Amino acid sequence: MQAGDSLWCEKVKEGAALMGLYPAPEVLEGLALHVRNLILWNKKINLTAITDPLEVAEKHVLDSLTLTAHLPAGGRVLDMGSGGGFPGLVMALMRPDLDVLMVDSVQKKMVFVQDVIRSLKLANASALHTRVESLDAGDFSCVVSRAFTSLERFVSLSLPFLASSGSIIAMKGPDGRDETAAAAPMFPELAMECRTYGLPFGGGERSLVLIRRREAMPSLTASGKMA
Ligand SMILES: C[S@@+](CC[C@H](N)C(=O)[O-])C[C@H]1O[C@@H](n2cnc3c(N)ncnc32)[C@H](O)[C@@H]1O
Repeated sequence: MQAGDSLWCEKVKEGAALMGLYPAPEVLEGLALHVRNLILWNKKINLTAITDPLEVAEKHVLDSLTLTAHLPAGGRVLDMGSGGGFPGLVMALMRPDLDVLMVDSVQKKMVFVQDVIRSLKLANASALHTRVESLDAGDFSCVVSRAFTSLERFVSLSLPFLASSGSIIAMKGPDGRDETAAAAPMFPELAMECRTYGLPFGGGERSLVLIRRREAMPSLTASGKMA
């Protein structure tokens, strides 16, 4: 821990509790190191437009934490266009049961993420510099992205990586519902559901688009919503 980290961790802890999440102290310390280094490296390379640590806490870290409840229990997760490690690094810290691969086409961003992984000795995270289009197809339980590309393009890019019972999750801004309505007819074999939410300290509205193959959906609830 460094000076200022404990105040920052308290803020993240408070925001997470408002979301019904309770990160362990070592997870909070890992998140603090990630963000401290993000702001430091951002002076040399473009990793984030948001540079105030408390704003980063809400708009990057707590936003990434909204994924927690929707991730599979164990398995491999692919984060496409991970940039400075959002949501991939946050997922890897919060969910040690998952093996997270982060991919980005900008080398210096992946060098940064690799440096954080090394500093935190995170055994369940890796970062690869490549275009998603050049990545060999694989079997992932979940493919996620945040602010990566259009929903239609993201889903098309994700399908070769998706295990048959796996899920795709797109983290979007407030316009997620419109994007979902536009993309859904292109993929009749997929069930898509958009859930909107507010950031815990009033920092804006966001949405998650949850996607599964219809044939792999025994978990639909009576209301037709995904579990
Ligand atoms: C707006 S940034 C979002 C970064 C991060 N997910 C976040 O939420 O902070 C989009 C990222 O996608 C990466 N990207 C764009 N096209 C890509 C591609 N074809 N393959 C891999 N990464 C790509 C960019 O380099 C950039 O870092």
